Amino acid sequence: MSLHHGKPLCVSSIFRPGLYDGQVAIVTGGATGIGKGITKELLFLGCTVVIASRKADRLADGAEEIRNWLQNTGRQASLHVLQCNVRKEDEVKNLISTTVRMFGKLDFLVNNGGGQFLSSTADIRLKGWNAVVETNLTGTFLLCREAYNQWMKDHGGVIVNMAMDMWKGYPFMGHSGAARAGVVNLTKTLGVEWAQSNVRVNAVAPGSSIASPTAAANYGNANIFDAAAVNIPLKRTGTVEEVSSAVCFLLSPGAAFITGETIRIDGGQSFYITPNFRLSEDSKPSDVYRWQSQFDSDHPTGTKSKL
Ligand SMILES: CCCCCCCCCCC/C=C/C(=O)SCCNC(=O)CCNC(=O)[C@H](O)C(C)(C)COP(=O)(O)OP(=O)(O)OC[C@H]1O[C@@H](n2cnc3c(N)ncnc32)[C@H](O)[C@@H]1OP(=O)(O)O
Ligand SMILES: NC(=O)C1=CN([C@@H]2O[C@H](COP(=O)(O)OP(=O)(O)OC[C@H]3O[C@@H](n4cnc5c(N)ncnc54)[C@H](OP(=O)(O)O)[C@@H]3O)[C@@H](O)[C@H]2O)C=CC1
Repeated sequence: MSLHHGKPLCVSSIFRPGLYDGQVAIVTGGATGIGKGITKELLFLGCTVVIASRKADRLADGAEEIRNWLQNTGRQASLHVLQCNVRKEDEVKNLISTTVRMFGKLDFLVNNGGGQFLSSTADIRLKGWNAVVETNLTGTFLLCREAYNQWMKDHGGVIVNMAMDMWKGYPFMGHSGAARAGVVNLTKTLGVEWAQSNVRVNAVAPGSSIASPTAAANYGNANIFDAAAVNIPLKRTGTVEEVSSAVCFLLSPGAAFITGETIRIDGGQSFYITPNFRLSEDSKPSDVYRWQSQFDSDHPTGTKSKL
């Protein structure tokens, strides 16, 4: 359930029932947050979905919750779980080959799994930089490459990648901003290179505003996303369903002539202000590097970096 103009809005999908009957999708990070929303909507529309991420307990808990939810909508779930760290090439190869072996094909790949930690760029250690770039950029590349080489090259398919609101740079998330800018560029390249195989490749770029318990836990503050609302022209945070509906559109025949594109899902924020940070009121030209969070609590606990 979501809130729309303060009112509860019950939406299972705006797309027609059965739209994805007989189709097979992989959703990385599909057991939590945005990925869970995408998985639910695809299942609701008849798709077989494989969710994949690093943590077996998260996958099992997420799958149970999703199955219960779907049962309440009166639909049958074809939901499957495979462990995969997208940073590991052998695990990515195995995810694609196992899916194709089990279901005989792979129509859709949603590269949702990813993340980062907050840190001033000067304080990021090489291991941390590599972890974030490998998770978000290299992992996306590996999954796209394997999906294409193992199946989509000869049969077509649709890929949706995950970017973020890094259009004006991303203070305190320099590693992820750089990696996601790479994802946007890779999306354009693959959209062109793979068009000959009828493989469309697009991306979505949510604003820094899609709340879920798992996403918030990463920053040690349950309310961190609420702070974003003041600088969003639509004056509210977004929902996982609002990301999912864009992903489902890009996967659908309604987007058959769209490839290489990245859709912003951010209530207009990226056209307005750099995400989450603004210069302090008293900053002088000489201290432009001193940033102040617009959010009045202390920096989140659970981060090892100094902000
Ligand atoms: C001041 C107020 C600020 C307000 C700002 C608001 C911000 C809102 C954000 C909104 C936009 C974005 C939203 C999202 O993306 S939500 C999704 C959130 N979910 C995740 O990020 C989950 C996935 N993330 C991770 O798993 C990790 O972040 C990571 C990608 C780094 C992978 O972690 P893993 O544990 O697997 O990595 P390794 O053990 O291999 O090594 C990690 C090295 O990385 C460095 N590191 C990791 N965490 C931190 C940290 N918290 N602070 C500093 N450095 C960190 C470190 O070097 C690790 O190695 P060592 O431990 O050996 O030093
Ligand atoms: N929430 C927001 O406002 C925004 C989110 N995003 C991006 O959207 C995506 C989903 O985030 P969200 O749902 O909000 O947050 P979550 O923290 O709930 O989701 C992150 C998911 O990624 C999975 N994951 C992380 N690292 C790996 C890995 N190495 N291999 C496989 N799976 C991995 C996690 O599962 P596990 O731990 O089991 O591996 C988890 O399911 C992420 O890429 C995020 O960065 C982008 C912009 C804004």
